[in-house]
Amino acid sequence: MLQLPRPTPPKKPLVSLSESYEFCRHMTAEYAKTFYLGSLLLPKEKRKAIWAIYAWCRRTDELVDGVKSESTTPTTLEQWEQQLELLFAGHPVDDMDVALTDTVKNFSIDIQPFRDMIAGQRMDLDRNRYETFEELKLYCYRVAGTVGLITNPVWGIGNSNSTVPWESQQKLYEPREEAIALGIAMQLTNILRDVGEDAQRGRIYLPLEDLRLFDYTEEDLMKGVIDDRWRALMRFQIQRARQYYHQAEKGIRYLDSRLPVWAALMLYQGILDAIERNQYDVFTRRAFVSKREKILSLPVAWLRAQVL
Ligand SMILES: CC(C)=CCC/C(C)=C/CC/C(C)=C/CC/C(C)=C/[C@@H]1[C@@H](COP(=O)(O)OP(=O)(O)O)[C@]1(C)CC/C=C(\C)CC/C=C(\C)CCC=C(C)C
Ligand SMILES: Nc1ncnc2c1ncn2[C@@H]1O[C@H](COP(=O)(O)OP(=O)(O)OP(=O)(O)O)[C@@H](O)[C@H]1O
Ligand SMILES: [Mn+2]
Repeated sequence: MLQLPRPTPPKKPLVSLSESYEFCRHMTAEYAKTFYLGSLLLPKEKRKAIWAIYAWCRRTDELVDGVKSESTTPTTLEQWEQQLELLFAGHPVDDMDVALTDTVKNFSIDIQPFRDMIAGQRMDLDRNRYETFEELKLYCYRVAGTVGLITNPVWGIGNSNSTVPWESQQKLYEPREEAIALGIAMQLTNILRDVGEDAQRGRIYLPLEDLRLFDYTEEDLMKGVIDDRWRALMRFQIQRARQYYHQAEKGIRYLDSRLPVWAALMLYQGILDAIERNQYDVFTRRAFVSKREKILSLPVAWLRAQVL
Protein backbone atom coordinates (compact mmCIF):
# COMPACT_ATOMS: atom_id res chain seq x y z
CA MET A 1 0.00 0.00 0.00
CA LEU A 2 1.17 3.54 -0.81
CA GLN A 3 2.53 5.27 2.29
CA LEU A 4 2.04 9.02 2.48
CA PRO A 5 5.11 10.89 3.75
CA ARG A 6 4.63 12.07 7.31
CA PRO A 7 6.61 14.59 9.34
CA THR A 8 9.24 12.78 11.43
CA PRO A 9 7.50 11.88 14.69
CA PRO A 10 8.97 13.49 17.80
CA LYS A 11 11.47 11.29 19.67
CA LYS A 12 9.37 11.26 22.84
CA PRO A 13 5.80 12.34 23.49
CA LEU A 14 5.49 16.07 24.09
CA VAL A 15 4.04 17.66 27.21
CA SER A 16 0.43 18.84 27.47
CA LEU A 17 -0.56 22.36 26.47
CA SER A 18 -0.94 23.51 30.05
CA GLU A 19 2.45 22.08 31.06
CA SER A 20 4.06 23.77 28.08
CA TYR A 21 2.60 27.17 29.03
CA GLU A 22 3.81 26.56 32.58
CA PHE A 23 7.39 26.02 31.31
CA CYS A 24 7.14 29.28 29.36
CA ARG A 25 5.75 31.14 32.38
CA HIS A 26 8.59 29.83 34.48
CA MET A 27 11.21 30.89 31.95
CA THR A 28 9.75 34.41 31.71
CA ALA A 29 9.56 34.82 35.49
CA GLU A 30 13.13 33.58 35.87
CA TYR A 31 14.81 35.65 33.16
CA ALA A 32 12.89 38.90 32.87
CA LYS A 33 11.40 40.56 35.91
CA THR A 34 10.23 43.57 33.90
CA PHE A 35 8.39 41.68 31.16
CA TYR A 36 6.97 39.21 33.65
CA LEU A 37 5.56 42.04 35.71
CA GLY A 38 4.10 43.52 32.51
CA SER A 39 2.52 40.20 31.56
CA LEU A 40 0.73 39.98 34.92
CA LEU A 41 -1.24 43.07 33.93
CA LEU A 42 -2.93 41.14 31.11
CA PRO A 43 -5.97 38.84 31.06
CA LYS A 44 -5.06 35.13 31.29
CA GLU A 45 -5.14 34.16 27.59
CA LYS A 46 -2.99 37.11 26.52
CA ARG A 47 -0.65 36.60 29.43
CA LYS A 48 -0.02 33.00 28.41
CA ALA A 49 0.63 34.09 24.82
CA ILE A 50 3.28 36.59 26.00
CA TRP A 51 5.01 33.85 28.01
CA ALA A 52 5.08 31.53 24.98
CA ILE A 53 6.49 34.31 22.77
CA TYR A 54 9.00 35.35 25.43
CA ALA A 55 10.27 31.78 25.80
CA TRP A 56 10.83 31.40 22.04
CA CYS A 57 12.61 34.80 21.78
CA ARG A 58 14.76 34.01 24.80
CA ARG A 59 15.74 30.62 23.39
CA THR A 60 16.58 32.22 20.04
CA ASP A 61 18.73 34.82 21.79
CA GLU A 62 20.45 32.18 23.94
CA LEU A 63 21.63 30.40 20.77
CA VAL A 64 24.10 33.22 20.14
CA ASP A 65 24.29 34.88 23.56
CA GLY A 66 23.94 32.08 26.09
CA VAL A 67 26.30 29.71 27.84
CA LYS A 68 26.20 27.14 25.01
CA SER A 69 26.58 29.76 22.24
CA GLU A 70 30.18 28.66 21.49
CA SER A 71 28.83 25.64 19.66
CA THR A 72 26.24 27.61 17.61
CA THR A 73 26.95 27.67 13.85
CA PRO A 74 24.94 28.89 10.83
CA THR A 75 23.62 25.31 10.59
CA THR A 76 22.25 25.51 14.15
CA LEU A 77 20.25 28.59 13.13
CA GLU A 78 19.04 26.87 9.93
CA GLN A 79 17.75 23.98 12.01
CA TRP A 80 16.12 26.41 14.43
CA GLU A 81 14.38 28.05 11.47
CA GLN A 82 13.16 24.67 10.20
CA GLN A 83 11.81 23.95 13.66
CA LEU A 84 9.99 27.29 13.46
CA GLU A 85 8.44 26.41 10.08
CA LEU A 86 7.23 23.07 11.52
CA LEU A 87 5.71 24.83 14.50
CA PHE A 88 3.80 27.19 12.23
CA ALA A 89 2.59 24.17 10.24
CA GLY A 90 1.11 22.85 13.50
CA HIS A 91 3.90 20.38 14.36
CA PRO A 92 5.73 21.41 17.54
CA VAL A 93 9.12 19.73 17.85
CA ASP A 94 9.83 20.24 21.55
CA ASP A 95 8.02 20.86 24.81
CA MET A 96 8.18 24.64 24.69
CA ASP A 97 7.02 24.81 21.07
CA VAL A 98 3.71 23.27 22.10
CA ALA A 99 2.50 26.51 23.72
CA LEU A 100 3.75 28.75 20.92
CA THR A 101 2.05 26.57 18.28
CA ASP A 102 -1.20 27.20 20.12
CA THR A 103 -0.51 30.93 20.56
CA VAL A 104 0.35 31.73 16.92
CA LYS A 105 -2.81 29.94 15.81
CA ASN A 106 -5.10 31.61 18.37
CA PHE A 107 -3.80 35.11 17.68
CA SER A 108 -3.13 34.67 13.91
CA ILE A 109 0.49 35.75 14.31
CA ASP A 110 2.61 36.11 11.18
CA ILE A 111 5.78 34.01 10.82
CA GLN A 112 7.93 36.66 9.08
CA PRO A 113 9.07 38.62 12.15
CA PHE A 114 10.16 35.32 13.75
CA ARG A 115 12.30 34.58 10.68
CA ASP A 116 13.65 38.14 10.83
CA MET A 117 14.71 37.61 14.45
CA ILE A 118 16.71 34.54 13.45
CA ALA A 119 18.33 36.69 10.73
CA GLY A 120 19.29 39.11 13.52
CA GLN A 121 20.99 36.32 15.45
CA ARG A 122 22.86 35.43 12.24
CA MET A 123 24.25 38.99 12.25
CA ASP A 124 25.65 38.31 15.73
CA LEU A 125 27.47 35.24 14.39
CA ASP A 126 28.88 37.17 11.42
CA ARG A 127 30.08 40.38 12.99
CA ASN A 128 31.09 42.18 16.18
CA ARG A 129 31.23 45.77 14.90
CA TYR A 130 28.74 48.19 13.32
CA GLU A 131 30.07 50.95 11.11
CA THR A 132 26.96 53.12 10.85
CA PHE A 133 23.75 53.68 12.79
CA GLU A 134 21.76 52.44 9.77
CA GLU A 135 23.46 49.03 10.12
CA LEU A 136 22.84 48.98 13.86
CA LYS A 137 19.21 49.95 13.32
CA LEU A 138 18.69 46.94 11.06
CA TYR A 139 20.16 44.70 13.77
CA CYS A 140 17.89 46.32 16.39
CA TYR A 141 14.82 45.81 14.19
CA ARG A 142 15.68 42.17 13.72
CA VAL A 143 16.39 41.20 17.33
CA ALA A 144 13.89 43.48 19.07
CA GLY A 145 11.62 45.44 16.68
CA THR A 146 10.34 42.04 15.58
CA VAL A 147 9.03 41.44 19.12
CA GLY A 148 6.78 44.47 18.64
CA LEU A 149 5.31 43.04 15.41
CA ILE A 150 4.90 39.58 16.94
CA THR A 151 3.11 40.89 20.04
CA ASN A 152 0.79 43.45 18.36
CA PRO A 153 -2.00 40.87 17.73
CA VAL A 154 -1.78 39.91 21.43
CA TRP A 155 -2.16 43.48 22.74
CA GLY A 156 -5.05 43.67 20.27
CA ILE A 157 -6.25 46.41 17.96
CA GLY A 158 -9.82 47.70 17.81
CA ASN A 159 -11.39 45.20 20.20
CA SER A 160 -11.70 47.45 23.22
CA ASN A 161 -15.21 47.62 24.59
CA SER A 162 -16.20 50.99 23.26
CA THR A 163 -19.96 51.36 22.92
CA VAL A 164 -19.85 53.67 19.91
CA PRO A 165 -19.08 51.96 16.58
CA TRP A 166 -17.30 54.89 14.94
CA GLU A 167 -14.77 54.97 17.79
CA SER A 168 -13.74 51.37 17.22
CA GLN A 169 -13.55 52.09 13.47
CA GLN A 170 -11.13 54.91 14.15
CA LYS A 171 -8.95 52.62 16.23
CA LEU A 172 -8.28 50.02 13.57
CA TYR A 173 -4.88 51.47 12.63
CA GLU A 174 -2.14 48.94 13.43
CA PRO A 175 0.84 50.81 14.92
CA ARG A 176 3.56 48.74 13.27
CA GLU A 177 6.19 51.46 13.02
CA GLU A 178 5.59 52.42 16.65
CA ALA A 179 5.82 48.80 17.81
CA ILE A 180 9.12 48.44 15.96
CA ALA A 181 10.28 51.75 17.46
CA LEU A 182 9.74 50.41 20.99
CA GLY A 183 11.82 47.35 20.21
CA ILE A 184 14.59 49.53 18.78
CA ALA A 185 14.46 51.87 21.78
CA MET A 186 14.73 48.94 24.18
CA GLN A 187 17.55 47.31 22.26
CA LEU A 188 19.48 50.61 22.16
CA THR A 189 18.95 50.89 25.91
CA ASN A 190 20.16 47.33 26.39
CA ILE A 191 23.26 48.10 24.31
CA LEU A 192 24.06 51.22 26.38
CA ARG A 193 23.58 49.35 29.67
CA ASP A 194 25.79 46.47 28.53
CA VAL A 195 28.64 48.38 26.82
CA GLY A 196 31.24 47.13 29.33
CA GLU A 197 30.05 43.52 29.37
CA ASP A 198 29.93 43.40 25.55
CA ALA A 199 33.41 44.94 25.22
CA GLN A 200 34.75 42.13 27.44
CA ARG A 201 33.38 39.72 24.83
CA GLY A 202 35.06 41.69 22.03
CA ARG A 203 31.78 43.20 20.87
CA ILE A 204 31.06 46.86 20.13
CA TYR A 205 27.48 47.71 19.22
CA LEU A 206 27.93 51.51 19.34
CA PRO A 207 28.32 52.64 15.71
CA LEU A 208 32.00 53.27 14.95
CA GLU A 209 31.01 56.44 13.06
CA ASP A 210 29.65 57.79 16.36
CA LEU A 211 32.86 56.96 18.21
CA ARG A 212 34.81 58.94 15.60
CA LEU A 213 32.36 61.84 15.83
CA PHE A 214 33.29 62.22 19.51
CA ASP A 215 36.97 61.42 19.00
CA TYR A 216 36.67 58.35 21.25
CA THR A 217 38.56 55.24 20.15
CA GLU A 218 37.94 51.50 20.32
CA GLU A 219 40.97 51.24 22.60
CA ASP A 220 39.43 53.82 24.97
CA LEU A 221 36.28 51.71 25.03
CA MET A 222 38.17 48.50 25.75
CA LYS A 223 39.94 50.27 28.64
CA GLY A 224 36.67 51.77 29.91
CA VAL A 225 37.88 55.37 29.72
CA ILE A 226 35.28 57.78 31.15
CA ASP A 227 35.99 61.41 30.22
CA ASP A 228 34.25 64.33 28.49
CA ARG A 229 34.39 62.59 25.10
CA TRP A 230 32.68 59.50 26.52
CA ARG A 231 30.03 61.49 28.37
CA ALA A 232 29.20 63.47 25.21
CA LEU A 233 29.02 60.26 23.18
CA MET A 234 26.70 58.68 25.75
CA ARG A 235 24.47 61.76 25.91
CA PHE A 236 24.09 61.52 22.14
CA GLN A 237 23.19 57.81 22.28
CA ILE A 238 20.71 58.30 25.12
CA GLN A 239 19.01 61.12 23.25
CA ARG A 240 18.63 58.90 20.18
CA ALA A 241 17.11 56.07 22.23
CA ARG A 242 14.65 58.54 23.81
CA GLN A 243 13.49 59.63 20.35
CA TYR A 244 12.49 56.04 19.63
CA TYR A 245 10.63 55.78 22.95
CA HIS A 246 8.81 58.97 22.03
CA GLN A 247 7.76 57.56 18.64
CA ALA A 248 6.58 54.34 20.33
CA GLU A 249 4.48 56.23 22.89
CA LYS A 250 2.32 57.66 20.12
CA GLY A 251 1.28 54.16 19.02
CA ILE A 252 0.09 52.77 22.35
CA ARG A 253 -3.32 54.48 22.18
CA TYR A 254 -4.31 52.22 19.28
CA LEU A 255 -3.83 49.06 21.37
CA ASP A 256 -6.49 47.38 23.50
CA SER A 257 -4.09 46.29 26.26
CA ARG A 258 -2.19 49.49 26.87
CA LEU A 259 -1.16 49.13 30.50
CA PRO A 260 1.55 46.42 30.20
CA VAL A 261 3.07 48.19 27.22
CA TRP A 262 3.19 51.52 29.05
CA ALA A 263 4.66 49.78 32.08
CA ALA A 264 7.35 47.98 30.07
CA LEU A 265 8.19 51.17 28.17
CA MET A 266 8.54 53.26 31.31
CA LEU A 267 10.54 50.67 33.21
CA TYR A 268 12.95 50.05 30.38
CA GLN A 269 13.34 53.77 29.69
CA GLY A 270 14.17 54.11 33.38
CA ILE A 271 17.43 52.30 32.67
CA LEU A 272 18.54 55.37 30.66
CA ASP A 273 17.90 57.57 33.72
CA ALA A 274 19.91 55.10 35.81
CA ILE A 275 22.83 55.36 33.38
CA GLU A 276 22.73 59.15 33.82
CA ARG A 277 22.58 58.78 37.61
CA ASN A 278 25.67 56.55 37.38
CA GLN A 279 27.39 59.37 35.49
CA TYR A 280 27.69 57.23 32.38
CA ASP A 281 29.81 54.59 34.08
CA VAL A 282 28.53 51.52 32.25
CA PHE A 283 31.88 49.78 32.73
CA THR A 284 31.93 49.11 36.46
CA ARG A 285 28.28 49.69 37.44
CA ARG A 286 25.11 48.06 36.15
CA ALA A 287 22.25 50.49 35.51
CA PHE A 288 18.94 49.13 36.77
CA VAL A 289 15.51 50.13 37.98
CA SER A 290 14.82 49.10 41.58
CA LYS A 291 11.78 47.07 42.60
CA ARG A 292 10.48 50.13 44.47
CA GLU A 293 10.77 52.32 41.37
CA LYS A 294 9.07 49.63 39.30
CA ILE A 295 6.09 49.49 41.66
CA LEU A 296 5.88 53.29 41.95
CA SER A 297 5.72 53.70 38.18
CA LEU A 298 2.70 51.40 37.83
CA PRO A 299 0.06 54.01 38.80
CA VAL A 300 1.59 56.45 36.32
CA ALA A 301 1.52 53.78 33.61
CA TRP A 302 -2.12 53.11 34.47
CA LEU A 303 -2.99 56.79 34.17
CA ARG A 304 -1.25 57.07 30.81
CA ALA A 305 -3.05 53.97 29.58
CA GLN A 306 -6.36 55.70 30.46
CA VAL A 307 -5.80 59.19 29.12
CA LEU A 308 -3.09 59.24 26.43
C1 LIG B 1 5.11 43.20 28.79
C2 LIG B 1 5.89 43.10 27.55
C3 LIG B 1 6.22 44.35 26.81
C4 LIG B 1 6.29 41.89 27.16
C5 LIG B 1 7.06 41.54 25.97
C6 LIG B 1 7.77 40.27 26.31
C7 LIG B 1 8.54 39.63 25.20
C8 LIG B 1 7.83 38.74 24.25
C9 LIG B 1 9.88 39.83 25.19
C10 LIG B 1 10.85 39.19 24.26
C11 LIG B 1 12.26 39.59 24.71
C12 LIG B 1 13.38 38.78 24.09
C13 LIG B 1 13.94 37.64 24.87
C14 LIG B 1 13.86 39.13 22.88
C15 LIG B 1 15.01 38.45 22.21
C16 LIG B 1 16.09 39.44 21.76
C17 LIG B 1 16.51 40.33 22.93
C18 LIG B 1 17.33 39.72 24.01
C19 LIG B 1 16.07 41.63 22.94
C20 LIG B 1 16.17 42.50 24.13
C21 LIG B 1 15.25 42.31 25.18
C22 LIG B 1 15.88 41.75 26.34
O1 LIG B 1 15.86 42.51 27.55
P1 LIG B 1 16.62 42.04 28.85
O2 LIG B 1 16.66 43.16 29.82
O3 LIG B 1 16.07 40.75 29.37
O4 LIG B 1 18.08 41.81 28.31
P2 LIG B 1 19.14 40.75 28.75
O5 LIG B 1 19.01 39.62 27.78
O6 LIG B 1 18.78 40.42 30.15
O7 LIG B 1 20.45 41.47 28.57
C23 LIG B 1 15.31 43.53 24.45
C24 LIG B 1 15.94 44.69 25.09
C25 LIG B 1 14.22 43.98 23.50
C26 LIG B 1 12.84 43.36 23.68
C27 LIG B 1 11.85 44.01 22.78
C28 LIG B 1 10.54 44.13 23.10
C29 LIG B 1 9.97 43.62 24.37
C30 LIG B 1 9.63 44.78 22.06
C31 LIG B 1 8.74 45.82 22.67
C32 LIG B 1 7.65 46.29 21.75
C33 LIG B 1 6.34 46.13 22.03
C34 LIG B 1 5.88 45.45 23.28
C35 LIG B 1 5.34 46.68 21.06
C36 LIG B 1 4.28 47.58 21.72
C37 LIG B 1 3.43 48.26 20.74
C38 LIG B 1 3.45 49.60 20.46
C39 LIG B 1 2.49 50.12 19.45
C40 LIG B 1 4.33 50.58 21.12
N1 LIG C 1 17.82 32.09 35.26
C1 LIG C 1 18.77 32.67 34.56
N2 LIG C 1 19.72 31.91 33.97
C2 LIG C 1 20.69 32.46 33.25
N3 LIG C 1 20.81 33.80 33.08
C3 LIG C 1 19.88 34.58 33.62
C4 LIG C 1 18.83 34.08 34.38
N4 LIG C 1 18.07 35.13 34.80
C5 LIG C 1 18.65 36.22 34.32
N5 LIG C 1 19.73 35.91 33.60
C6 LIG C 1 20.64 36.83 32.98
O1 LIG C 1 21.29 37.54 34.02
C7 LIG C 1 21.49 38.90 33.68
C8 LIG C 1 20.89 39.82 34.71
O2 LIG C 1 19.52 39.98 34.51
P1 LIG C 1 18.86 41.44 34.47
O3 LIG C 1 19.65 42.38 35.32
O4 LIG C 1 18.61 41.85 33.07
O5 LIG C 1 17.54 41.24 35.24
P2 LIG C 1 16.16 40.68 34.69
O6 LIG C 1 15.75 39.61 35.62
O7 LIG C 1 16.26 40.34 33.24
O8 LIG C 1 15.23 41.91 34.89
P3 LIG C 1 14.87 43.04 33.85
O9 LIG C 1 13.73 42.49 33.08
O10 LIG C 1 14.49 44.20 34.70
O11 LIG C 1 16.08 43.27 32.97
C9 LIG C 1 20.91 39.05 32.27
O12 LIG C 1 21.92 39.00 31.32
C10 LIG C 1 19.95 37.87 32.13
O13 LIG C 1 19.82 37.45 30.77
MN1 LIG D 1 17.23 40.96 31.59
